[in-house]
Amino acid sequence: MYTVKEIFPTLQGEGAQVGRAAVFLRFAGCNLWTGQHKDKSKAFCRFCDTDFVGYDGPNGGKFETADQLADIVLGMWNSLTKGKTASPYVVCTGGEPTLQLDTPMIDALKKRGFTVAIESNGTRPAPRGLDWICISPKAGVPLAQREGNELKLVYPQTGALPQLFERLKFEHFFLQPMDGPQHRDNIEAAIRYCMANPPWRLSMQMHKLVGIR
Ligand SMILES: C[S@@+](CC[C@H](N)C(=O)[O-])C[C@H]1O[C@@H](n2cnc3c(N)ncnc32)[C@H](O)[C@@H]1O
Ligand SMILES: Nc1nc2[nH]cc(C(=O)O)c2c(=O)[nH]1
Ligand code: SF4
Ligand SMILES: [Mg+2]
Repeated sequence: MYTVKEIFPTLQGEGAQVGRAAVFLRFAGCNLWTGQHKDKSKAFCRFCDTDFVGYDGPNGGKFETADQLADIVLGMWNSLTKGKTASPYVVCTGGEPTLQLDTPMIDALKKRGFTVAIESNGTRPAPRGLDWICISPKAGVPLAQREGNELKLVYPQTGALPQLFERLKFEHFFLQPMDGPQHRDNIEAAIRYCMANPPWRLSMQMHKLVGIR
């Protein structure tokens, strides 16, 4: 059984795949925050920009089997691309997708032609079979998944300096300015850091800038 908050078509707004058409599969629940406002100031992760509670979003629900869920994702891709032969792309996110995403689910998506990406906080090992692994470490929380395609650090975070991560086995290193009351200051600090430390690149959340999901 998979509990899914929402499924929606959009463009990847972050990281090295920015601008790419994708179906977003947002799993419910996270291991670093309950998702309840009252708990946010005591959570392990306190800056989350996402509602991942329940299964009441667009196309959300409880899905008994991987095939059922993969069929919904494929249907959404086909209505997005009007059946044109474009390589289907799905981004599994949440909440924390590693709490639910397993190899049978990845296989069901790949059987339907999908390239399968994940957005994870890295506290749990990524399941086998993924095509693109994006890890976004959180300060003070041990990192279990220490390799992948991109490391995308929300910046700044006290206790999570970029230097802590830049030796890990990733192809790309991004700083993503923390959205919230200090957004402008955080953008400027991230720009300064990237200009002085070229392995790091700036990841703006493009979808927010252009007003898409
Ligand atoms: C909502 S999370 C879901 C995936 C996973 N739980 C994680 O944290 O990577 C998706 C991405 O948004 C980032 N993010 C969350 N809140 C943010 C904020 N206020 N500003 C910038 N990025 C944020 C996360 O770090 C992560 O890279
Ligand atoms: N367009 C768009 N791109 C994204 N990249 C990562 C996202 C996420 O919430 O995981 C996200 C999202 O919510 N929307
Ligand atoms: S780990 Fe990800 S989903 Fe969980 S609270 Fe933090 S940003 Fe949100
Ligand atoms: Mg998001």
